[in-house]
Amino acid sequence: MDMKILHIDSNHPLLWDQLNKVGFINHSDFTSSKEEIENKIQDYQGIVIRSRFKIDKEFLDKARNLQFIARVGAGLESIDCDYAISKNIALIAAPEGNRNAVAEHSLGMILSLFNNLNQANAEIKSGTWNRESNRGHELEGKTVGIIGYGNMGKAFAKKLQGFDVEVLCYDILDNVADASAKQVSLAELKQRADVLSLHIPWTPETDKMINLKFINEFEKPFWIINTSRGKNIVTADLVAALQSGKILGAGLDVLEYEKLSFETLFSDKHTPEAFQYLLKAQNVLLTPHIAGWTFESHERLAQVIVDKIKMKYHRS
Ligand SMILES: O=C(O)[C@H](O)COP(=O)(O)O
Repeated sequence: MDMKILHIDSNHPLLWDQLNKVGFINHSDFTSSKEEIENKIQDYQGIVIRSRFKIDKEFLDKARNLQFIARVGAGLESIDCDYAISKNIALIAAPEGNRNAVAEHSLGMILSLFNNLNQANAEIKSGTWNRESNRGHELEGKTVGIIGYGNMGKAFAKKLQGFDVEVLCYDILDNVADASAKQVSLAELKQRADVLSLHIPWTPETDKMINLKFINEFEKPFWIINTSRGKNIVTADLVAALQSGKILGAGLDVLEYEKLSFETLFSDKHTPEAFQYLLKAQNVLLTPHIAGWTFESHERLAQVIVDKIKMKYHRS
């Protein structure tokens, strides 16, 4: 039977081209509303998405012939995964495609925070030559704690080899460690880490996981890097910890407020107080959810999805 795939977000062209070559019929619709797509999804066996809208129960009920959802990325929070699985719809994701980008971005954030690169650069460009207040820290000898030791966490730990750091990882699964990190309990990680990097998905279990109580359970003041999901951290609590000195610096690629529109987030009236603090703090580095967003990952994500679909349907 001919299989029809609907692409609702734009991706690297190789995805479309290679699926075409092995006989899938590809259609794209990047502009119709969710409702309009719901009305035609019954015609498709596959859907390729990034994160344009939520694939919820209502959508899945209409997708009578859907066999797979391919998410060109790592996070699956925009899909009702349990419901999809209950309907025998396969979930295909591509964390292998952007894990290296996320790992390099996380490392870049640590090095930038430790060496005040951001602040020193901004100062010099505004005419200030300031050495003493930009004295940095060294990564060597520090202990880096990674929470979430899947694709992203492992890729990040691998990058840390060569920096003479101890790498600890915590994961809800047992025995996930590899040669790059030692798996420990959460209590041990909190006792020993100088740097915390989050590589967990956003789930009901991880939502607001990093709150003031959690932060204060760390033995030492520490730096935090978040390239996972903004809602894993209670931003107001992070700010309180930055103000108290318990958190020494933060590199945040993701924000709790990402679903707010840009206009709302930056309007004087609506900017959350905690976000205003982050915008001004010298020891906070912010990037707009670009950790996995490189030219290389754009292509690799597409290739991973193609390979997984081809393998599932034995096409070559
Ligand atoms: O989950 C991911 O792969 C990244 O966070 C990127 O997500 P995006 O496809 O929503 O940009």
